[in-house]
Amino acid sequence: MMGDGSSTAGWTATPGGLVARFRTRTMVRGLEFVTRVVAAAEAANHHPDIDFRYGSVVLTLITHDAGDEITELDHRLAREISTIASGLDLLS
Ligand SMILES: C[C@H](O)[C@H](O)[C@H]1CNC2=NC(N)=NC(=O)C2=N1
Repeated sequence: MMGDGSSTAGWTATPGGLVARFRTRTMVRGLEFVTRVVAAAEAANHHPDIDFRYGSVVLTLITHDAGDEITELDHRLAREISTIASGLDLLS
């Protein structure tokens, strides 16, 4: 848990980036989640790879400008996305 109460719980560092899977149960809830994630990505000018499926959304965060390495930009957006997910009662 971070000092501001945020967390990157549910995220896993892999060679491909920070990865998290969110169970959305329906595609409509998944679309709502993805819509809010894209808004946060646009505001941060930092964008996840999104695997959008019927019952889940898998997000991958890596910084291309840093040679496809995980940077603070990824951790920061991961925290924002986790906050969005908890606001929608999504389980990761
Ligand atoms: C030009 C634009 O600011 C850059 O391409 C931004 C856009 N979004 C990005 N998203 C991610 N994940 N990594 C980047 O390096 C990146 N760079």
